[in-house]
Amino acid sequence: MSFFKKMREKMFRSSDRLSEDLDALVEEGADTEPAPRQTEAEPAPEPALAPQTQPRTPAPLILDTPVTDAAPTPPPVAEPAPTPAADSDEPAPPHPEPAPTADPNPEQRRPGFFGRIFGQTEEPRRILDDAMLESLEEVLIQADMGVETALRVTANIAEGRYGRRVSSREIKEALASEIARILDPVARPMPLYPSRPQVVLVVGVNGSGKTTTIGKLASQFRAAGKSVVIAAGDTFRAAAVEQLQVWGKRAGVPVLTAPEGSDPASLAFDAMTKAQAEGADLLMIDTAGRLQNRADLMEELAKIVRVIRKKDPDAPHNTLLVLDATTGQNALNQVEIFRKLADVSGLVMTKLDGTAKGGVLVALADRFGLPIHAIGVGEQIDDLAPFDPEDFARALMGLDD
Ligand SMILES: Nc1nc2c(ncn2[C@@H]2O[C@H](COP(=O)(O)OP(=O)(O)OP(=O)(O)O)[C@@H](O)[C@H]2O)c(=O)[nH]1
Repeated sequence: MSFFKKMREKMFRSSDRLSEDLDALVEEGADTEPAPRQTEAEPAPEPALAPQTQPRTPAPLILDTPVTDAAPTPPPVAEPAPTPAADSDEPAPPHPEPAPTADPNPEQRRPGFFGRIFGQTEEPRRILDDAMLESLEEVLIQADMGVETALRVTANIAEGRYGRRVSSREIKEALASEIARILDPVARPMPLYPSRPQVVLVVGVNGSGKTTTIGKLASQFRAAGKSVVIAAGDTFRAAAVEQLQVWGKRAGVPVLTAPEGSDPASLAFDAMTKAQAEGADLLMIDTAGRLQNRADLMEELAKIVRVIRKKDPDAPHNTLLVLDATTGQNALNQVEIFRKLADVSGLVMTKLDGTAKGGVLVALADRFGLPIHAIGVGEQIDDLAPFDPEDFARALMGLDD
């Protein structure tokens, strides 16, 4: 199974809900009349799916300096189709699928997949009218895409399709490409700079996944040959420090700590001194996420920034905001708040595995346009993936191929 197939499965165990809602929406309003042949009215037949059916090479999470946009990915290598062993005991399938050949008459490509299975002549289709658009908006809002974004997305897919009879598959394809279009400009790997150390300040509310993300990133940087130092800047919570030490060990990266309750800025300064002395490539600084007292937190973050700037006026080079996807629309408020507390340069969205709230990422991209560097898809060290807009959009729509 390809890496992306696995990731899609992990990413949206429950995105089936959105997919099922879209199927139901079309089926509910489907006309029962046999379909008249739609030549001009119908949108182009199924878009070519070939690129998605191929295993795709993930975009790199880590870029080498100098920073470049979208590093080229090598062409995908198709997995060879399994061939039955000559001496296999398996009985031959009763109707072996003939090898695919060029369709001589695409106009008569009916019945479709569902038709073949259920003996129908056509998959359900529904006229894309105001009622359907309204239902579509509701489905997207339920998937946490936010009202504004849901309205814009539905308006855009209505263009050129309004009044036509559409299938669920066509709607999903149209939504996926519209969503990918919104996400494309924000899908950016974390930039690497020549500064040594490159200072990465990691902010976010408690429990959003900061510690886990730092551990996963440190492991990926190490695997890319970078030397990394971590500073456990949430000095007020012993458990947070211990957790970071566990992740440091897993990633094979030293974790600098300070006595409980001591000044995080002083730890950051010491960590900066050590990282500079050792010639480390990266210094990742964990921070507290107590939003209960915003003024304190703002002062704490500002002080960390002030002291590390004494060592390097350009630091921090990245300020990553870690967001928990399961909080849905709350993530939007968190971006608003943390943008006031710190100069957020990019986002990492965690816990996208097994949540039906992945749509919030589309709302985030649409509203803030902040780069999304990576997504967390599990609790293991390797469960941090580059953010691929097309894969994400298709997974969100339950399109697996
Ligand atoms: N399923 C899943 N769980 C995650 C992911 N990222 C983090 N978690 C879990 O979320 C919980 C909180 O993660 P932490 O990394 O401790 O969060 P934090 O922001 O550092 O929280 P504090 O230590 O309380 O400040 C842990 O149980 C993690 O295992 C993810 O991508 N998927």
